[in-house]
Amino acid sequence: MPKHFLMCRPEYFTVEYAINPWMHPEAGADRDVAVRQWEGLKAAYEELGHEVSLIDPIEGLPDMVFAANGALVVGGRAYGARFAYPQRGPEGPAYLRWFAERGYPTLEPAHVNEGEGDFLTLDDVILAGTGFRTDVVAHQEAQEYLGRPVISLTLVDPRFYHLDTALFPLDGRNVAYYPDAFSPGSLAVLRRMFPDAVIATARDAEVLGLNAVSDGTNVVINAEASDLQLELKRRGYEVIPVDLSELRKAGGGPKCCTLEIRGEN
Ligand SMILES: NC(=[NH2+])NCCC[C@H](N)C(=O)O
Repeated sequence: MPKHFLMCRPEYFTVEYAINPWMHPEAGADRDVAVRQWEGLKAAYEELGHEVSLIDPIEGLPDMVFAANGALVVGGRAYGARFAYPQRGPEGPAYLRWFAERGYPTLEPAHVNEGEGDFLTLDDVILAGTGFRTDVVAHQEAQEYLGRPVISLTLVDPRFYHLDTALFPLDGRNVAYYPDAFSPGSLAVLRRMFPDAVIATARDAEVLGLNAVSDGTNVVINAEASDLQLELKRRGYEVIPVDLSELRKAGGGPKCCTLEIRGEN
C-alpha cells in the first residue's frame, strides 16, 4: 500500500541552538550536504511508490525539516503540534495551516505535543511518548480528537527525547524498539503488547537507527544502524539504507523528516 508523506526541504537548516543532546551549535552543520541527503530520502520514498507532498520551508525555522513534529494525521484529521521550545513554536501553526488549506479538519492543541515525533500510529492503537517534549495530557487530547486508543510510554534517556528516536512501527501490529530508552513500567507495557518485537542494540540507537520508516515491506533506515539492518533482513524486510548524517547533527533521522498523512478509514 503506497503511503502519503509530507516533507520540508531543509533550505534554512542550521544548528544554531541546542534543544537536545545531539545539537552542538559551535560545530554547525553543512546545509548543502543536508539538502542533498534529504533529496536522497525523498527519492527513496518515491522509488518505493510512495507519494511525497511538500510544505514550504520558513526562514528562521532551522528545524522545520523535521516534518514529523508538525502534526499527527489519522483518519483524515490533523491534530496540531504545540512545541515545547519557543525556537520551534511557529512551526505548529504553519503545519496546521497546510492541512486546513487543503480541507482537512484540524484541531489546534491546548497541550504541548510534538506531533508524530511522539505519536506513532498502529492499526488499533497510537503509541505516545512523554518525558521530554509531549505532555501526557496531550495523549488524552489526541485520543478524544482522533477516536483511537492512545497508550502512554515514558522516555527516560535525553538522547531519545522523542518516541520516534526509540521505537518504530514495522507494520500495523509490531514494532522495533530500544529498551533502555523507556521507564521500567513502559518497557513492561511494550513487552506485553509486542512479544515478537525487534529489539535494537545500543549501537543501533546511538546512530538513530530507530528513527526509521517502514511500509510493512520496506524499511528506510539510517545507513549506520548495521545490527538492526541485519535483524530486519533476517525477518524478511527489504532494507533501504539512507545517509542522513548531517541532519543527525540536529538530532533527526529519516522518520523525523517524514510526516505520514493518513486518510479516512
Ligand atoms: N521527530 C523527531 N524526532 N524530530 C527531530 C527533531 C530535532 C529537533 N532539533 C528538535 O530537537 O526538536
